[in-house]
Amino acid sequence: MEIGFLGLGIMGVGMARNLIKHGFKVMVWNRTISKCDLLVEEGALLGKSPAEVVKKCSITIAMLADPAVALSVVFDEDGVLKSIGPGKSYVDMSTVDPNTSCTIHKAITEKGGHFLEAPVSGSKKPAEDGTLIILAAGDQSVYAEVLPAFEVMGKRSFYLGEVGNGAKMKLVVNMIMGSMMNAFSEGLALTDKSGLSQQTLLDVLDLGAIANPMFKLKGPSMIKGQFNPAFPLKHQQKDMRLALALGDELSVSMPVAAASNEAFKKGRSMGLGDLDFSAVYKVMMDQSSPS
Ligand SMILES: NC(=O)C1=CN([C@@H]2O[C@H](COP(=O)(O)OP(=O)(O)OC[C@H]3O[C@@H](n4cnc5c(N)ncnc54)[C@H](OP(=O)(O)O)[C@@H]3O)[C@@H](O)[C@H]2O)C=CC1
Ligand SMILES: O=CCCC(=O)O
Repeated sequence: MEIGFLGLGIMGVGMARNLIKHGFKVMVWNRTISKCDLLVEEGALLGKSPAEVVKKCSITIAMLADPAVALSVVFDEDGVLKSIGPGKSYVDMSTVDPNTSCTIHKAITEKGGHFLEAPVSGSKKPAEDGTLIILAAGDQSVYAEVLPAFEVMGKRSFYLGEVGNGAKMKLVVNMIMGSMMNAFSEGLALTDKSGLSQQTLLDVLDLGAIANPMFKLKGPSMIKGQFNPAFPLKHQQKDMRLALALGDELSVSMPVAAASNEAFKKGRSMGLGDLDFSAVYKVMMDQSSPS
């Protein structure tokens, strides 16, 4: 199967590499073209633009930063829309809001193409290991067509019905995750200011009812002050903002998420946007410094 892949950031590079490793013929494109070099050495073909990739491939996958970028890669000059048409499928795996997904879906289907949204849960390591959780929605024939690719990128795929449902599920998951990270960071800050051992807190948490993979994975590096980006804080804040907009639209009160969004916004204003989202801990530590 010939697959196009647009967007070789933290996630895209691992996902596209898995496709190549499992024998798919892959054509890649990235705005910063140099990021394609390694994958080209590993067997990928290089596309000069999204339009060229879609022209050459029956299925094109995208893994892009945010709604504005997802829209521009489709609608701009030499974008996806230029080459999409009957017999061609577009699968957007970026985390965007349901309205963005619906806008892309409408434009693609109006030209006779097929669309599936498929955001993912899981971060850099699951992208590299092929153990993502895929939240697909849209054209069910595209889901069936792309399933062999999902099987090498992920450990489980869900088909959630109409376009928008994948985006909504993804935003709910990341809203919960972002709020948990805020509570965890406040706990670590309070432990430190109380003169207690943060490592002991991690050990206590890991034995009890709120033990979870995220605290276990992120805790040790957070207490060492290491925030190498797996999931950039700027993207977590984007997801919090989009989840809050969904809550606004549906009149769901979400004060915990709103407070967490403020902390991530503060993190961005402190220049932490490109660090891992666990760097929100620095916001708590900063706010609790004696004046
Ligand atoms: N990192 C994670 O743990 C996870 C991320 N996600 C989601 O997946 C998506 C990608 O995340 P991630 O790989 O971490 O993000 P990165 O920031 O590492 O990569 C973003 C990608 O978008 C491209 N891009 C940015 N701006 C533009 C533009 N103006 N025009 C064209 N391309 C552009 C980048 O290209 P360039 O290289 O040129 O900058 C890059 O390919 C996001 O929606 C994120 O929320 C979902 C699950 C987990
Ligand atoms: O969108 C990013 C999710 C990161 C994760 O699930 O660990």
